[in-house]
Amino acid sequence: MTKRIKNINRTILSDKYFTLSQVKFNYQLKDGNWVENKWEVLERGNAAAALLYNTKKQTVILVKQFRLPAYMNGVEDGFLLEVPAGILEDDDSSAEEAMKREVLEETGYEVPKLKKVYSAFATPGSSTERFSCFVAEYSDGMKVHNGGGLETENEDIELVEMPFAKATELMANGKILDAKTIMLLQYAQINRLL
Ligand SMILES: Nc1nc2c(ncn2[C@@H]2O[C@H](COP(=O)(O)OP(=O)(O)O[C@H]3O[C@H](CO)[C@@H](O)[C@H](O)[C@@H]3O)[C@@H](O)[C@H]2O)c(=O)[nH]1
Ligand SMILES: [Mg+2]
Repeated sequence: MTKRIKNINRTILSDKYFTLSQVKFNYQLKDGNWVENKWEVLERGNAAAALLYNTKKQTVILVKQFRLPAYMNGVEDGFLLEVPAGILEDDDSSAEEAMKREVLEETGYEVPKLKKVYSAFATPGSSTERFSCFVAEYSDGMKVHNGGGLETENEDIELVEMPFAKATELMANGKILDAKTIMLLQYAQINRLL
C-alpha cells in the first residue's frame, strides 16, 4: 500500500488533561500532486462502552452524569443518560478487562463476560479516540456495591436501571443524546437482545 502522507511534524499546543497537537504534513491529492497541510488533533486515547441488559427483567442499566461539553452545547441542565463508559489507561492491555473495571466502578455490577460488538472512531476529523462497544447480560446477583464512580476522581454518577422499552422510547424522543448509547441501544433492537 502506498501511503499518501509523508513528512509528519507534530507540535504540542496543549498537554494538560488531554493532548492537543498541531500536525504539519505533506498529503498527496487524488490527482497525484503533493500539498502541504496542517491539522489540529485532540489526542484523546481510546475508550470503551458497554450496554448491560437483563433479558428476564427486560431492563438495561444506564448512567446519568453531568457533562460540561454537553451543557456548553445546548443541554439545558447538562446531564446525559449514557451507557457506562470510560477512557482506557495507557497500560490497559485489553479493552474488555478495562471495560469490566469501568462497569464495576460506575455501576457496581461485576459482569463475568462482555461481548465486543463494534470498534469505531468517535469523531475522526478531530480526535484520535477510537472506542470499543460491548454488550453484557447482567443479573441482580452480580451487584457487589453501589457504583457511582470513583470519589477520588470526583465522579458523581447516578445509576438508572430502566425497562428497555423506556430506553428506546427516550431514544426515539431525542432524550438520549450520546452517540455510543444510541449505537448500543439500536444494536440491541436490531439483534433482538431483549
Ligand atoms: N473530560 C475530562 N475529564 C477529566 C478531566 N480531568 C479529570 N478528568 C477525569 O477523567 C475521568 C473520565 O472518566 P471515564 O469514565 O474514564 O471517561 P468518561 O468521561 O465516561 O468518557 C467516556 O464517555 C464520554 C462521553 O460520552 C466520551 O467522550 C469518552 O470518550 C468516553 O467514552 C473522570 O474521572 C474525570 O473526572 C478533564 O479536564 N476533562
Ligand atoms: Mg465514564
